Amino acid sequence: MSSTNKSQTGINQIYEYLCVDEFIDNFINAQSLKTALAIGLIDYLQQSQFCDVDTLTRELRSDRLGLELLLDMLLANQVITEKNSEISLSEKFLIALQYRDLLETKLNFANLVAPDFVNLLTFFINKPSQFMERSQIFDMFGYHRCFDYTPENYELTKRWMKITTVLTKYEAQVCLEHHDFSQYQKILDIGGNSGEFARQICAKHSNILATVFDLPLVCHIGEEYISSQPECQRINFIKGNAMTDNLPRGYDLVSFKSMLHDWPENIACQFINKAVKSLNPGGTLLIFERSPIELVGQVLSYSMLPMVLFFRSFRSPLVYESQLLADGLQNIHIESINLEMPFFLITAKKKNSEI
Ligand SMILES: C[S@@+](CC[C@H](N)C(=O)[O-])C[C@H]1O[C@@H](n2cnc3c(N)ncnc32)[C@H](O)[C@@H]1O
Repeated sequence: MSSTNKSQTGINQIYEYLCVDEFIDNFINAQSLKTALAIGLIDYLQQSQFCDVDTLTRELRSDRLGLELLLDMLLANQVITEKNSEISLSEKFLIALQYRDLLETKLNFANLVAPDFVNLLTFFINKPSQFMERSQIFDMFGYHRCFDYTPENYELTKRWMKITTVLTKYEAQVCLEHHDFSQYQKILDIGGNSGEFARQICAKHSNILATVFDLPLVCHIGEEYISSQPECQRINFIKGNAMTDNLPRGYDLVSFKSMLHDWPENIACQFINKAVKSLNPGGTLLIFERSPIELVGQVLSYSMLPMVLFFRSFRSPLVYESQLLADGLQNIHIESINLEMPFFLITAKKKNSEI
C-alpha cells in the first residue's frame, strides 16, 4: 500500500481547500465565524479591506459592545487582524474565503450534528442502536425518503445532497490528481449522488461519457443540478436501487466514491460483486473512501463532528481488497491519502477475458 499526503506532494493547490478547517476548529470559533458571515461583517471587510470599529458598528447597524466581543473572538481565531485600530481580514483567512462554499458547508454540517453530540453522546458511545433511533442527523440522511417524490422528501433530500455535493467538489479534485481517467470512455458512478464526481471527471476528459446510478429522488435532483453544467450532455442518470436492481453493464470504469461505508460489510461486498459484472473485460473498479479516523493524541476539530458520527462505518481498505480478490480482480493498488482525515484510493482490474 502506498501513501501520499500534503507534505510528500509539496504545496499543491488541490489541497489548499483543507485550510478551511483551521477556522472551525472549536465551538466558539465556529459560532463567531458563523455570526460574522451572517451579519455581513466578512463581506463588508472583504470589500472595504480596512475599517475601524465605529465604521463597522454604523455600517452593520450592530450593537457596539456585541460587535467588540465578536471582533475579539475573530481576532483570537485569526480571522481578522487589527493594526492602529484598523481591522482587516487576515491573509490566512482570505485564502480560506476562496473556498467559502466549503467553509459554510462544513460549519453548517457540524452545527447540524452538534445537538446529537450534546444530547446523545452517552448513547453514541455505549448504545449505538439507541443513538441511531434518537439521532437527528441519521434521520436527516434517511435513504427511505429517496424513492418517492413528495415535496417534503424532495426538500430534505436536496438539503443533504447540497452537503455531499460541496464536499465532493473538493474531494473529486484530489481523486483526479491521484488517478489518470484519460484511459476511459464509459464510466459508471454507483451512488453517484448529484453527479458532481462524474461531472468533474467529464470536465477534465472531454471524451468520457458518464452514468450515475442512484436512488430515484437523488437522481431527479442530480439531473436538475447537472442540467445547467457544460458537461450535462455527457452525463446520464439511472434511477434504481443497487440492493435489488441489476446494474447497467458495459463500462470501462466503475466507481464507488464515499458510498460503501454506508452499508454493513456483507452488503458493501455485494455491491462490489455487482459492480464487477458492470465492467467490461480489462475494466477498472475504483473505490475512493474515508479510512477509519486516527486521532493518535490529537484533539478532534469541531469541523470533524459529522465524520465522528460515522466513525463506526469507516473500514480498512483491506476489507474491500479481500472482496476484489474474491471477485477475481487483478492489479489491486491501494493508496492512502491524508486529507482532513485519512482516505484511500483502490483501483483493481477485471481480467481481460474469462478463462
Ligand atoms: C454518502 S453518499 C455519497 C455520495 C457521492 N458518491 C459523494 O461522494 O458525494 C452515498 C450515496 O449512495 C446512494 N445510495 C444509497 N443507497 C443506495 C442504493 N441502494 N442504491 C443506489 N444508491 C444508493 C445515496 O443516495 C448517496 O447518493
